[in-house]
Amino acid sequence: MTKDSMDATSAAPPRSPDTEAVHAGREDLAALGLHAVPLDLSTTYPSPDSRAEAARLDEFAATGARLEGPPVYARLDNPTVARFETALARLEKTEAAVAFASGMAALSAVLLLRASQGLRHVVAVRPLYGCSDHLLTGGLLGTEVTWTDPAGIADALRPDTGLVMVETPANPTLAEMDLTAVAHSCGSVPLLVDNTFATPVLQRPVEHGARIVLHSATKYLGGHGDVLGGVVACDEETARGLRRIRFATGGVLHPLAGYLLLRGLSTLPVRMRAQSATAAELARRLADDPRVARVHYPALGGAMVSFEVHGDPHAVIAGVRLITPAVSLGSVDTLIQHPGSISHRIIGEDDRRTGGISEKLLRMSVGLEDVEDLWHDLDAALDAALDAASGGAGDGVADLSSRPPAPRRQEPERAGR
Ligand code: MET
Repeated sequence: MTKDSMDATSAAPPRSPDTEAVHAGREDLAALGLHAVPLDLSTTYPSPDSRAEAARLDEFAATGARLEGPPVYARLDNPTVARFETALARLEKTEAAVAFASGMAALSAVLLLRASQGLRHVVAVRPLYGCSDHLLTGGLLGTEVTWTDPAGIADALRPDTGLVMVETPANPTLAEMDLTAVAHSCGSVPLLVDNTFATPVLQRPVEHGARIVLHSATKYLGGHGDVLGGVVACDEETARGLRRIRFATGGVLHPLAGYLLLRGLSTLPVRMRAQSATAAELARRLADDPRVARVHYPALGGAMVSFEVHGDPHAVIAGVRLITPAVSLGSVDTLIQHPGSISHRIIGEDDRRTGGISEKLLRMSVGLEDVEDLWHDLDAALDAALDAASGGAGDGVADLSSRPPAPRRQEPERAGR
């Protein structure tokens, strides 16, 4: 290789997210003589030089920096999980990422880190995922929350505010907010954005001024409904604090989960594009449908659609045959759930109302099935819901005379709150 061609290589443009999704965190594989990622299930590592290990442990305790060489013990670090962290950080365009056993373990670690720095107050905007709301509202980790709307963030900040937390598009209403404006309102207080629904394919919050990005990795990052995990993408200084919290509290991601999440990332961009296209089409059809009162679909796009029905939402859940009636989201198959009964049950009806979560609302995570097959299933379930509401026989045959008058044609509701 000539010097010129080496220079050209080192000046290579940043890789596209599609390429990073397949290659980030795996750059050393060829040198190792491997193609697939090695899965290291070790809980401990041989360390014949105790003095050197003591020095390495002191270094980790003092700084939280990742150890060079073997991790000593699996609660400190794991090489397979580290590959997933590297890849996710690359996709979110952050310096680092720290993985946890679940999204809730990840959020807990951020709250504990800020509380350990004497910053126990959190400003947050509803709606958030129900358990995030519950963790903040209940003060279970000794934090105190002030709920506000995006316009009220600056006024809600206090000297002991350690974090501003938002989720956009939000779970379950898909409400969106202007992240750049929100980040500006936070001043020097770090803004945490739950980016689970958008994924870095559609939105990279740090490009808008957020400092911390949270994912339930269980959802789109894993993508197949078979792995539970959480991850925080952030600057290296925050990551060091989070690694120390993770070591102390033990909410580590299992290496097999790290392996599956890295594998899931490979197809994240293509899954998101395909699932989003189908979701947008279903949102359009639902918005045109007289059995549906209101449709929520993000201006940002994405594979989540929420809608409110005129009939009984529970009958829609009971009526689907192809779509799986289950909580969670982000899998290759389509799921539907009633937030008032499951994902947001724990926060109670009043707080759901404050967050704009109607008891008629259904939340659907659109998968990779054919759009006509999905529509056929939804169509029958919506008929069943109307039958149930009107006390009909529920034979699944549409009786147009029993339907409420068709509302004005609506566009899927986008953005705003
Ligand atoms: C335990 S309920 C919810 C799981 C998941 N976070 C969801 O929103 O579906």
